[in-house]
Amino acid sequence: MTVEEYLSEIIQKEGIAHVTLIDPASQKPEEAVRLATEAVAGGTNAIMLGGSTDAGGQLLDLTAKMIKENVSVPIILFPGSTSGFTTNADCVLFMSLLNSRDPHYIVGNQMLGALTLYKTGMESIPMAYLVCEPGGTVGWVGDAKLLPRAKPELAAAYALTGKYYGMRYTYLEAGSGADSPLPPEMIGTVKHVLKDSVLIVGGGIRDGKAAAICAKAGADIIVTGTAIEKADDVKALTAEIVMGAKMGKKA
Ligand SMILES: CC(C)=CCC/C(C)=C/CC/C(C)=C/CC/C(C)=C/COP(=O)(O)OP(=O)(O)O
Ligand SMILES: O=P(O)(O)OC[C@@H](O)CO
Ligand SMILES: [Mg+2]
Repeated sequence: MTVEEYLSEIIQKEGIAHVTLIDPASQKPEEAVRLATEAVAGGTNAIMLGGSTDAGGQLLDLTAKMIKENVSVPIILFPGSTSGFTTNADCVLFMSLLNSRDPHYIVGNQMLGALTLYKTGMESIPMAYLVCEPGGTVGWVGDAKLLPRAKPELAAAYALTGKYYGMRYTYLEAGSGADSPLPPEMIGTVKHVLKDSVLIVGGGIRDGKAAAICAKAGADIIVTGTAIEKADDVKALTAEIVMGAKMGKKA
């Protein structure tokens, strides 16, 4: 089964999937393994690996390898450039930051990595990456023309652009560590036009309540990074967020 099929099955059965984002640059591989193991025990469905800036050296390779040896859920790469590639993963989000002002983030980095990806034969999922206010580090690094929170129709227009290009996933991003998650109106407007295409929502989701609001508004996959990296009890917080997301879908 591909990772895409695996996630689709969870979305179909449970209403929503949860993915934990770990930045390989932020901690030692052993600590990343601890976070991943506890998040999986709390019910997360996959581990996403990436960051806006390079991990440097062998950190990404080693972190991915060690997580793979210790957890059973898929490892999905979330690359900020071609240096976000490693063969020790199951799948890569082949993403284009559609609302960037810099062609490197729309198509340039992708071109540089395409032949490498081809040679590995790794699964890839074409994804529209839409960075909204406030955008955080990725908004700055990716030179995004930040999508205004108060103008959901602009985000919907970009999401449709991605869908018409053939992208099967859309990632609505508020930026890592955002003060608050994206507004439900924005998530709802985007999901309305995407229909069956998969909508990922991330940035600033810190508890079960926030996850429930995003889920109810239309998210198919919820991503949490910062809150889990900082949690005293990673398993308990993950379980709360996963439960909140599922309850939000049922509400
Ligand atoms: C090579 C391919 C397929 C794509 C790379 C080119 C693109 C489109 C990059 C998008 C822009 C970018 C810099 C994305 C980084 C995404 C990311 C992993 C963000 C979140 O990482 P965190 O560690 O949560 O937060 P920081 O931004 O603080 O690192
Ligand atoms: O770190 P947080 O705020 O959970 O954001 C996760 C993800 O959307 C960042 O790319
Ligand atoms: Mg980071």
